[in-house]
Amino acid sequence: MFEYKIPLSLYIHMPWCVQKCPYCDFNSHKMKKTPDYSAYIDHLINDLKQDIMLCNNRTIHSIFIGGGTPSLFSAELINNLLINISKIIPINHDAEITIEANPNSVDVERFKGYQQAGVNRISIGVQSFQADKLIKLGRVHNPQEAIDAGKLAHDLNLKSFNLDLMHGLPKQTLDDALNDLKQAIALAPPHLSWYQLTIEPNTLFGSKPPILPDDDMLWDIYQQGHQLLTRHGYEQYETSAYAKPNYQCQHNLNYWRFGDYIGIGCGAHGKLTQNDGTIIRTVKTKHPKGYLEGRYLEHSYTVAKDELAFEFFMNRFRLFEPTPKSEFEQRTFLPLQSIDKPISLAIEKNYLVEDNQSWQITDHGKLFLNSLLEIFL
Ligand SMILES: C[S@@+](CC[C@H](N)C(=O)[O-])C[C@H]1O[C@@H](n2cnc3c(N)ncnc32)[C@H](O)[C@@H]1O
Ligand SMILES: C[S@@+](CC[C@H](N)C(=O)[O-])C[C@H]1O[C@@H](n2cnc3c(N)ncnc32)[C@H](O)[C@@H]1O
Ligand code: SF4
Repeated sequence: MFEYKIPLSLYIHMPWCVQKCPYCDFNSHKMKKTPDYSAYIDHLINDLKQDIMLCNNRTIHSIFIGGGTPSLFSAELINNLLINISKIIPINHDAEITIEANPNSVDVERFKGYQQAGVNRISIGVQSFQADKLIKLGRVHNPQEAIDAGKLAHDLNLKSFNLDLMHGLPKQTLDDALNDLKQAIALAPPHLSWYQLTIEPNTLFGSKPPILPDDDMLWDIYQQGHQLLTRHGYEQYETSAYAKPNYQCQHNLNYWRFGDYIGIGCGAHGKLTQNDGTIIRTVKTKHPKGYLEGRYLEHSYTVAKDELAFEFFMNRFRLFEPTPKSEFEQRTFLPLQSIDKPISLAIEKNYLVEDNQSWQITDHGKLFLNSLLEIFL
């Protein structure tokens, strides 16, 4: 039988939030009344059943329950969800299973319940530990709730936990940003996501942009924040992702290494390689209304062969680790010779260096990432 070497992950999207944050461009919807969470779980399972024929008897290597605010779902429902998934497709015994949680929707019992259901990694959306910043960001939690949620995640002794923090916030000084990081480090998360706030067009901040720190300040925050994290043993493995050694998020790594993933739930994306090497991408219905009427798949398409190298490197070069050449052949089904020319050009321009086994993006290549990627188009 054809043996897959490409790991398969599962992404599950939970589309509701208590309130829509003014900077957020994710597919999240403010709840008007309490949604029928249980019906949504049933739909997720039906959605998965429809995707399964694209998965060719494979097993699940990681699960990410993201949102929106997945922690609005009770532990019982998450337990039902994971049990029903495992009846459809086997979940590897050592699979990383993450759930995203907002600090205001967590309590000890709920966290323990998630853990009992099989969740072994919790990602908490802290954003900042300063009250004025949280208000400006439209968050529904306060600093103490963020600290309490971090402590709770720590004390559960999960496989790992993550805190999401943002920097470059309105009126943020260098000290504000570093104090946020110091507070996060004090909670000892094995993984820290540290995002620079971006103003997205289709958001409240997009139509009424707040005044952000100037470029010099943003650079100082990034430089000094990066040094602080590094001094405390966090390694940067992607622009916004830091982890203690061996605690990188397996789910994110699989995306960026051009692995496969099933995407179920509102607006979820999937990428599924077939036996003959074709890559099918799936996009699910974005709005809960249509999704809850049973229309899951919005569209799917096959990635054109001449776009595969570009897509591979676009994901791969987000990571700071070297790219094994064997992975290119294995994940695109293309021979190495097919990219001889663009690779030579990228090396000539000092965007890349190579040895027999791998390619490594240079600092110059990181600065000119778009120009580097264009070579593969
Ligand atoms: C899907 S959201 C997180 C989950 C959860 N709903 C929460 O907000 O706590 C993932 C993370 O992306 C980051 N994020 C969202 N919008 C952003 C933006 N415009 N700029 C930078 N980071 C952003 C936030 O740190 C957020 O926690
Ligand atoms: C940005 S990461 C969140 C990082 C987080 N702070 C952590 O380490 O836990 C969320 C993961 O969910 C995936 N994801 C988010 N939205 C998705 C969607 N609509 N369809 C498929 N995957 C999605 C991302 O690609 C990524 O692997
Ligand atoms: S809680 Fe998270 S997903 Fe929901 S609107 Fe805010 S940032 Fe977006």
